Amino acid sequence: MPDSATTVAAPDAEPLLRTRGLSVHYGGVTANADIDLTVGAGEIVGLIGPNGAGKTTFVDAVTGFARSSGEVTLSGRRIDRAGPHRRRRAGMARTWQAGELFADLTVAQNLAVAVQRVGLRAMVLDVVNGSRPPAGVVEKALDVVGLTDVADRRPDELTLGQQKLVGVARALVGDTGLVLLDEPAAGLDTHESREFGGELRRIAATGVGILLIDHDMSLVLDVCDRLYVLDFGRVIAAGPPAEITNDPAVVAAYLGSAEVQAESDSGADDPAPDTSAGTVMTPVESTTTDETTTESTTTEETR
Ligand SMILES: Nc1ncnc2c1ncn2[C@@H]1O[C@H](COP(=O)(O)OP(=O)(O)OP(=O)(O)O)[C@@H](O)[C@H]1O
Repeated sequence: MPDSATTVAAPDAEPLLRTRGLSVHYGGVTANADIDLTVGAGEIVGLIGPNGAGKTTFVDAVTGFARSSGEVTLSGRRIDRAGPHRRRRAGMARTWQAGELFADLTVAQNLAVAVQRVGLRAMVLDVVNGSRPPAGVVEKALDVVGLTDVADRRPDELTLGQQKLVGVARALVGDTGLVLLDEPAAGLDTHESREFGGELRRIAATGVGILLIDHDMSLVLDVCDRLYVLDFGRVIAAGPPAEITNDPAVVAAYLGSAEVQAESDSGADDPAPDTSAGTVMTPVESTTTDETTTESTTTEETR
């Protein structure tokens, strides 16, 4: 990952991530339709939308786990024909919705496992060097998320917020410039979620670009520089949080539009709503077509 905030891209530089016309079809379902999206270095960009809107599919497509059409560039380089491992090596990493940690491993070991390479060359190197990640990469990722002090603890000795940060640190290990976080704060209460948001801002300040998917609107509206809103696989709005929460198309996409509005107003004179469990949109289901779920049969492997 970049060393300092000085690496943050100039406003008109090529963004870290750019998609153009990104589309994903699952049988009769258009899960992503012509998505144009950018994430700059040092920027936190939110991707929100009702359940089934296509958010996870977008992350799958960008990281190479779902077959897609359209363009994906990382710092201006086309990577849309590359498989997941090559994209990971190019500097992008993701977290998964159910990103459980290994309970029997320490925090540092949980990160070390994430850097293990795959393939024949890696096996040979493992035999020669032992199965160790390159020196310093685990320590650096722990430092970025502020978990150096708990490197030797096991996950059940950590708070839930710290456990979530270990998941993020796992994605940051190595030369990661872009992380795509799929509901990284699920299960956190309001206080924990706010602290987690502060850590995300600190990570972005090191120059890492973050794409954040989360249903916790307090978190998303607090930490994101810009938002994209998906509905039925399409971008229906994009812009800074204050604009998005007042966008009629966005409000219409959510049954919980009152909550969105309450959040956008809470910085004003009105008392903040009760967010004891975090403000969570209560969304309309986007899915109206083919409900067939298939296992991930779409992995491109072009390593
Ligand atoms: N592997 C798959 N096979 C078939 N259809 C799929 C597959 N994965 C997702 N879909 C469909 O694609 C659409 C988008 O799903 P996706 O999981 O990307 O939405 P989401 O916005 O991430 O939802 P949530 O907020 O509930 O996680 C849905 O209609 C879903 O049923």
